[in-house]
Amino acid sequence: MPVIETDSLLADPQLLRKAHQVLAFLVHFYVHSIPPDVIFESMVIPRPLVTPLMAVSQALRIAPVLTFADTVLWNWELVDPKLPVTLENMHFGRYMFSGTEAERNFYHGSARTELVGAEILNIINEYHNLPNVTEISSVCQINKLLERLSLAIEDINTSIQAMREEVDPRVFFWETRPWWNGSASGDSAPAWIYEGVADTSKLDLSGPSAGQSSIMHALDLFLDIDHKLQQRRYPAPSESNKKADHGFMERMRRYMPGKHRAYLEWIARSPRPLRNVAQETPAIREQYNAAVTTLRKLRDRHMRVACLYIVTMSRSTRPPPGCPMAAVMRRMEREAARQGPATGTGGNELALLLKAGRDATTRAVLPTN
Ligand code: HEM
Repeated sequence: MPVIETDSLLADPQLLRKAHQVLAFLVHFYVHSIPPDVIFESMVIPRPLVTPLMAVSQALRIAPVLTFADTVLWNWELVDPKLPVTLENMHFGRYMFSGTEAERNFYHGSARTELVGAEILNIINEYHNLPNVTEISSVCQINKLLERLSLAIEDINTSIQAMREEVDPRVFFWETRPWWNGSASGDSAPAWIYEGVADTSKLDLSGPSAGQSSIMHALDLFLDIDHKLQQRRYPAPSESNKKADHGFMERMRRYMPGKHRAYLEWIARSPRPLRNVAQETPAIREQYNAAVTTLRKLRDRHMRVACLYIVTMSRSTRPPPGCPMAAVMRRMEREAARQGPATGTGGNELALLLKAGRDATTRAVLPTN
């Protein structure tokens, strides 16, 4: 295939996003469709895919690999273009790997969370637009915002729970998830080499994860959840907390579109960090703690779902594949077996990672006396 030029796309963000999505899907199709009897030390991705993908990724300031944005945020179209953007008027899974309902519903359920997120962004903006945070009227308003925040987090919780009904765990684990694997995802999975790129090992190539959802990061930053264990908080991190990958969430931000990352940096630089304000203002501490506790419950629920979909399924047997995908499926099965303990995207030990996130959330709760 020829190496196509991308300069003509640079002025149009919509075309850039489309190009990233198509090229990233093609890279994952390419890698995971290599026949099972061909063993590679490393996986060379050819220039016609790599050169344009690198260029559009640089323009969007996003990782040059399949991301949450490609699979969820940009992976829908309006059923009726004359009607507004609502869940009912959106068709998900424009691009898919397995073409299964499990895959489509995973994208759909994740996008539902992002739509709830719009309310969360409004709340964050309303908070920052308050004229001050100390007057009694502002205290009442902050409490109302925090009440709304708790409700929105509960909606996300309900949405994740609903995925249990919508996404078949076996199909998800065996037929969908392997397509998302990025470079070196698993101890002995081959590292990818991007042809024509000086040092591929410096690129972010771990593949998509809902850990790249900008909404969840916005929530964490607004409530000041300390994933990196930089603050002295109570209860002290457990031994297993200390062993977890504390850089995961920060790394996941590099897989977001640059503009989303910029928004998160803006929240992080807030001149009135909510947790500090709650610390200094007893009248809002209770509502702040309620929002943090709701987020902790969400992480508890998410952990149970992730364990069912990944840990439990990794011990199940794969349903028999139909032709013509049998060879590809055998290869994926072999890779899954090689991966050892259930890992998340990028080779994290799943249970450690998710528990550490849950416990970091618990530690944000402020003492009330
Ligand atoms: C069937 C549904 C789901 C499964 C099986 C699942 C699985 C996982 C797994 C395995 C991880 C570990 C890191 C990785 O491999 O990427 C993870 C992390 C994460 N997921 Fe999910 N997930 C699901 C739904 C969602 C949804 C709907 C959201 C919300 C947008 C979400 C948000 C997150 C976040 C924020 C993390 C980072 C760790 C944390 O914040 O605790 N997940 N998930």
